[in-house]
Amino acid sequence: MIILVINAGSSSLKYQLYNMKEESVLAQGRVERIGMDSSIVTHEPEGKSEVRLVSEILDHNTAVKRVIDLLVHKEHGVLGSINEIKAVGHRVVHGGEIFKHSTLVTPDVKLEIRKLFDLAPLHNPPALMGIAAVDTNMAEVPQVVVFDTAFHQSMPQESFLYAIPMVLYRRHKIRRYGFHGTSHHYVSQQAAEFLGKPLESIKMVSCHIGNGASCTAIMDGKSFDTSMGLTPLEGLMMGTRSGDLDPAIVPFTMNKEDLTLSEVNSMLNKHSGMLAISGISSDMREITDAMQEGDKQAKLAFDMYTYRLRKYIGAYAAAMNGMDTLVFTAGVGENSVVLRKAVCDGLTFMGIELDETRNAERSKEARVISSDNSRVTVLVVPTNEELLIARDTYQIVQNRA
Ligand SMILES: Nc1ncnc2c1ncn2[C@@H]1O[C@H](COP(=O)(O)OP(=O)(O)O)[C@@H](O)[C@H]1O
Ligand SMILES: CC(=O)OP(=O)(O)O
Ligand SMILES: [Mg+2]
Repeated sequence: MIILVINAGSSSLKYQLYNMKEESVLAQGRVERIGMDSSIVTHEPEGKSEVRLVSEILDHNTAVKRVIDLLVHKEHGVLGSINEIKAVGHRVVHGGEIFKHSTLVTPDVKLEIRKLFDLAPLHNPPALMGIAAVDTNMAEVPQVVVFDTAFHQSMPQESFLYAIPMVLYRRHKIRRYGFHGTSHHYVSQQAAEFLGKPLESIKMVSCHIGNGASCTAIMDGKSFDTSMGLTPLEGLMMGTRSGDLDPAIVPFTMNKEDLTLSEVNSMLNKHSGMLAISGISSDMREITDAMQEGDKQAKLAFDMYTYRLRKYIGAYAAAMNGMDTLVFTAGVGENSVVLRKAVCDGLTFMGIELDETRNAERSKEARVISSDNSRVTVLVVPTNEELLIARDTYQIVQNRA
């Protein structure tokens, strides 16, 4: 069965086309700068050369149409006909309390995703647009939605409730949801398999560190606590997001700087984090390069970023009354040797001992980077949210048949 996976962001759309027989990727790519002057489409068909196109793509509907055209393109395509695609799986960031598992798209499901727009204004609207675009362009194909929040629905109340009036939870469902669940779920399974132990027997902290970043405490094979909250703003310091701060800063700053709600929201989501402190970039590569050239603000940004990570790992070790496995994943977690070293070197008190040679190795495979004596096994596990989305889609569509 051939499955198309779509991950729609606010101004981008990433895709992967899978042949589920051997879980191989037939093509992958991304459309960037949707709705802006010149959108960029990068398409990588398996066994053929990469294509890069610049054109005007005003919305996600056109983006999906463009992807379909490329997949069946005479020269750059990998399919004879669009009818070969038997299902489409989508990443949806917010599933609220209603979606505890991946599910088939129905009119009711679309309505529920729309109701959650308030809670994920940057993420859920483009996801629904992606679904609508598939409805328009491939009307008969079943679609499945896979939620970032689903894996974290196992959290107990003491982890997910905020200490604010309960009426706000009852009325508006204000609580911690957590995100990157598909990734935390995938890497925890991969880690357990790699270690040859049942996941249920491992106390793990998984650190998904990309543009967005979150830590999850995994115990009994389930998410026990996670650093993102009602929205993907809470927790770790990120590329452009502040992460944790005193909530009083919001009204105080609005008052002092005469900011509107949307301005303060934009400040915390888009103009904070590494970008704000370094004054250079939100990209870890640029920060570490600048730091190595002696830039003091870049060093401060890096130190704040890694300090917050160590605090969360320590807190989750306490929350679980111990831990035996630490996992790094996503763009920064998989690639930044210096970041992993800075985090692990500050956690020797709990028996973490990094092996510097292992840490410096480059590989696309799951691997151990701690020493043989380390009390906590430290792993780098490449994430693959798209594969998990494809697997869920495959299973749900097959069970339906
Ligand atoms: N070699 C590298 N060293 C350090 N950081 C890297 C490297 N490669 C990628 N990154 C970081 O990974 C981030 C992107 O992570 P990714 O998981 O792809 O993010 P997202 O899925 O949220 O867009 C980039 O912003 C960059 O900071
Ligand atoms: C939920 C979230 O923060 O996602 P991303 O890291 O892709 O921005
Ligand atoms: Mg990501």
